Amino acid sequence: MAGQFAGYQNEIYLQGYGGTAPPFTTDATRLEAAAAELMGPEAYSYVAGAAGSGATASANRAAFDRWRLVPRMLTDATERDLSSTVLGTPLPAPVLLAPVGVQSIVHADAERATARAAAALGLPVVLSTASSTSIEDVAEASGDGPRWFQLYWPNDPDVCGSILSRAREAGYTALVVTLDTWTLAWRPSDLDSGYLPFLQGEGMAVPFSDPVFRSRLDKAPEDDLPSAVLRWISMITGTDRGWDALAFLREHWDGPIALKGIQHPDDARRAADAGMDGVVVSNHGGRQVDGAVASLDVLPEIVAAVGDRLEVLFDSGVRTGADVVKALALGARAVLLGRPWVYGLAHGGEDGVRHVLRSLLADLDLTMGLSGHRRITELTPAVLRRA
Ligand SMILES: Cc1cc2nc3c(=O)[nH]c(=O)nc-3n(C[C@H](O)[C@H](O)[C@H](O)COP(=O)(O)O)c2cc1C
Ligand SMILES: O=C(O)C(=O)c1ccccc1
Repeated sequence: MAGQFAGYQNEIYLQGYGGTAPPFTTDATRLEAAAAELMGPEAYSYVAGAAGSGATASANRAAFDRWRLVPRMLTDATERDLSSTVLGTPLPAPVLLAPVGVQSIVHADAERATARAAAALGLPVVLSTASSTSIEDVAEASGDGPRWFQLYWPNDPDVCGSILSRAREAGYTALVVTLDTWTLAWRPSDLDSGYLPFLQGEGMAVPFSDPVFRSRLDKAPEDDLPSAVLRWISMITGTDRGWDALAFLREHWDGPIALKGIQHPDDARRAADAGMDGVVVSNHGGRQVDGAVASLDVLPEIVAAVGDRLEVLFDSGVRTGADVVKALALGARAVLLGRPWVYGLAHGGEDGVRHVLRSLLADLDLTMGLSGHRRITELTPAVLRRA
């Protein structure tokens, strides 16, 4: 296990001896800056964009800075094992690729490239309902790799049931139900670029390939795109369902279910009461409620409320190995990574995503070892101090 992920550091150094620099920067901040140069303004503002003033997106980062690791010496951390099981999926490290819609905006290979890169490392993708590639095509690209499915919950039960059964059939093992995006927030950068990819029919591969959704249309999407798009948007927007509606998902999904977008301990308790297997503590990377609390700041109280009843996953603002260690030490079972690998996709398709994931895993592996930890289970609040 020694150097399982840290080996990427040696690989890069050795290439350096040979006079070759790494294919792309290994630093998340520089990666974003380079992506801004590389991607068109619409694509960049879609990925980097946040709600309102961006206060919550910044707060997500600032929250990590308020915690520091306290390294321990002579602990024999040469051999490390970062493996763990998350919602029934055995993983080499507790890191997943967060659901990200409409990846065709970023790179022509889109979700297929992402699925191949993730599978090569054994990390799960969480396929978005707003994917630009169908459920089945991503499954094929993912091969033997672990895969989960993210649901934007259609209010038509038969359409919902059809999408869920296709996902199960195609080998997606866990369901992530996103609750915080029942309508898109006020996102000035997207509005200013005037780019609404969904209205142009991108990100519609899941509904448009669904026979039950198609049966709801007067004309096929190929013949009347605007009506098909509006029909779909009307199905997945709105929030007139209550907690009791989760029973439908429980009945129609034969596997673990996690609710994504949880920020309050009472909502986490309700998720547990409704028989859910997990929650993803997330504010959607600051893309929904501007002024909302930093996701990391609510993690400890949610772990305290329900950590013994369901698995608490975390996202929003994770950029480095130390960030992963901090979230795990505060009780997260795993973290989901959003924007960084999307910038990798922009840089180099499958290779770019793989590079970003290998960099993060190597950084995580080295940070664990150098702070004296061999296993994920050793990470508890005791390894941190308030800055
Ligand atoms: C470009 C983009 C598209 C996203 N699309 C989805 C989506 O389709 N479904 C979803 O549940 N979350 C979506 N998210 C939110 C991510 O799953 C995740 O919560 C967020 O990116 C985590 O924050 P981070 O980017 O700071 O790591 C998207 C995020 C980005 C940046
Ligand atoms: O942009 C997002 O954050 C998001 O969740 C989304 C929703 C619908 C289509 C594409 C992305």
